[in-house]
Amino acid sequence: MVLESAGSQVSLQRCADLVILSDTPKGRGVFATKHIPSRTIIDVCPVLVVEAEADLKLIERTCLNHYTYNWSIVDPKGHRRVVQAVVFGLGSMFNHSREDQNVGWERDAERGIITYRALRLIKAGEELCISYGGRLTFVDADDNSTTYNEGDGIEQLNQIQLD
Ligand SMILES: C[S@@+](CC[C@H](N)C(=O)[O-])C[C@H]1O[C@@H](n2cnc3c(N)ncnc32)[C@H](O)[C@@H]1O
Repeated sequence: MVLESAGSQVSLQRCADLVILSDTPKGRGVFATKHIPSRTIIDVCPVLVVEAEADLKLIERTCLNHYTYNWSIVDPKGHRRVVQAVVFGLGSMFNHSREDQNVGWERDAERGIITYRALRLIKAGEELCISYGGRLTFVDADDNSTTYNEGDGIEQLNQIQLD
């Protein structure tokens, strides 16, 4: 098939050397089956930006609340707002590591995608983790001293900080 509007295409790419393991201390997680060199693209994930207040309140009351990302937008009046984004693909499967995250992301708001890359060499058997930011709403399995933080309104809406 010949695609005519190549300018609006998003090339997809996912590292093949990955599995999802269940029953880890963090629930399901993404693990490397082979060494993954630094800077390797791990996944290119499309996002669904959720802006409507009614939808945001609904998300807050569902299990989706544990998966959405903060997403900063500028509304038609020029005001910056933080709304939520549902990230499809592995972007919703990465667990949090405060001190040893090995995956970073780059957000392309215009094209509605996030590209995840290896921040360093990831060894076979290692879990791929991102950082959710400083304030978590769950007990961090890596840190026995962390206590549950109910957060303020913003944090309760999401768990993953993009900015
Ligand atoms: C975006 S999901 C990640 C995938 C999730 N583990 C699953 O099984 O679907 C975020 C949830 O994973 C869990 N999680 C992520 N990082 C964690 C960590 N460092 N310690 C404990 N649980 C974690 C928390 O339950 C959190 O709400």
